[in-house]
Amino acid sequence: MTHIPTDPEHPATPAAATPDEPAARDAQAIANDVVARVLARAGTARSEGATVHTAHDGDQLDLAERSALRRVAGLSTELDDVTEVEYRQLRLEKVVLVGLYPGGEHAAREAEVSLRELAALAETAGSQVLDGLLQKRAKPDPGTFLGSGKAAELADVVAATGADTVVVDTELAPSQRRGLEDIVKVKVVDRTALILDIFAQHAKSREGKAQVELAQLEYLLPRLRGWGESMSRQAGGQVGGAGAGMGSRGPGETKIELDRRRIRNRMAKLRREIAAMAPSRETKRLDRRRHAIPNVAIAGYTNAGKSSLLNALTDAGVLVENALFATLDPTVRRARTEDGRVYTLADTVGFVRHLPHQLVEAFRSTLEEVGDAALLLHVVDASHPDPEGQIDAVREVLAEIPGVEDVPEVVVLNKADVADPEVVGRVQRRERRTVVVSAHSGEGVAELKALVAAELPRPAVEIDVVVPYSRGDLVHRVHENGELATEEHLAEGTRLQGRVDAALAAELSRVAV
Ligand SMILES: Nc1nc2c(ncn2[C@@H]2O[C@H](COP(=O)(O)OP(=O)(O)OP(=O)(O)O)[C@@H](O)[C@H]2O)c(=O)[nH]1
Ligand SMILES: [Mg+2]
Repeated sequence: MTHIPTDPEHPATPAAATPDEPAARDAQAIANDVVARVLARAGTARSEGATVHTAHDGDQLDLAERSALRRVAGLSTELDDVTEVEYRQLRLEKVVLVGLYPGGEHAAREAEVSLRELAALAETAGSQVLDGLLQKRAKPDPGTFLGSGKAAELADVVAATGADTVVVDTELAPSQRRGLEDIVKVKVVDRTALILDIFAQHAKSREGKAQVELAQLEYLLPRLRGWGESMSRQAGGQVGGAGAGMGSRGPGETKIELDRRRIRNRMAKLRREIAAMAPSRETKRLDRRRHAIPNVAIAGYTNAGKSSLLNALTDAGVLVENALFATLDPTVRRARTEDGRVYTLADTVGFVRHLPHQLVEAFRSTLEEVGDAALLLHVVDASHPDPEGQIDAVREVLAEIPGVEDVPEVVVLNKADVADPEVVGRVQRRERRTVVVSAHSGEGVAELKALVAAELPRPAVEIDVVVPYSRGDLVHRVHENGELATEEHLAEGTRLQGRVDAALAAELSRVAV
């Protein structure tokens, strides 16, 4: 096994806390804890250090709110639905990470990058990462994920460090999770559960919350079933048999059935709610389209600097945080090109390798907005060790969204202030269209603005009209939505030269003097 110290300032400290506490936890009690081990919080900083705010980041009103939210999060258990309560009760304090790699230097490096990302995810969820272990193994063990010898080694590390949770860098089968828990004697969670938990912590809008809960329940459902099956086996195969009679259904079984039904009902309700919320977004979108306001979508890997860039482009004051998935609710801001054309810029949820498919499904309606953007700014953290891997992971998700293939894409290489120029060059050679920027220093932002302006569709109709002074409203609309070349005040009205969309052109020609 390779030990990866995940935090240079606090290397793993063996025998730090109460080594006998985890061992004392009854394995069966852990296994009985049916509802998924989806975690919670209590924190250390991301690996590259604290969040840095610059003048470009604006007011950051959300930031205080986010911190305030964290502090009281542990109290939010006043929910009717049992599954919700259990999601929130799970606490992750001290974690050990494990991953596998099939061998080969390249795979080892990839696994290490992935494990470091898992550490950042765990810290974003509020836990303290004590240690990270990578095992070279061709295939995960079907019963315990790690091989038995290595699993025993992991159990020693867990006991020595006083960890209360193991996070596995993959999606585990329910039986693997139980198998590993039996050996390490502490809670085991997988990458998917961890990401779902961060989304649950960060969702703010009603729609975002509903989407995340739907994804959590979808994740939970088959895991309940897995447990239910083993309960059935324990009952000696009598369960469900016609002649089995009363009393043959164990209490566990009944509870599972009940939980499952409740979860299904809840999921149906959430789906209806999400569907009912979509129209308001749809209305806004149609509204923009009617006014011919083109939208520029900002997408990219989590922590790439999408929100920072939105702020740099518009002074929007959107939440920027050195945390993964800081932004979950899409933010739309109005912006203007140098020549005065209005457009909107939409910040989106970040992507990550192995983004749980439940989340892609649940967020589909939100992601679909990228599909009818006039331009896609694909933001990349050029200072990351593997920007190409991140680009590919983002494209994998984007490919599932209808219409995206027709949206022109520009790869925005951000964090140029701290990036290795060689890596920047490498990505520039790989990608068709790139622009190098730093949301922090402001480098390249002007160039990016010019590129957006050039790329946006220009209004269709050229005009040269004199609008009577009584129709100031139309002049205003040309200012707002058109591209105005010259404006001149004549005796009979305002002379406007420039371009507007067809609808406005028709109205103007009706009143022109
Ligand atoms: N050095 C440097 N850091 C940057 C730059 N742009 C953003 N950052 C930092 O990167 C971190 C993430 O920035 P965000 O703008 O929150 O990233 P995001 O892509 O919106 O992230 P999510 O919403 O979590 O997906 C923050 O700590 C920023 O301060 C940059 O140009 N240079
Ligand atoms: Mg963001």
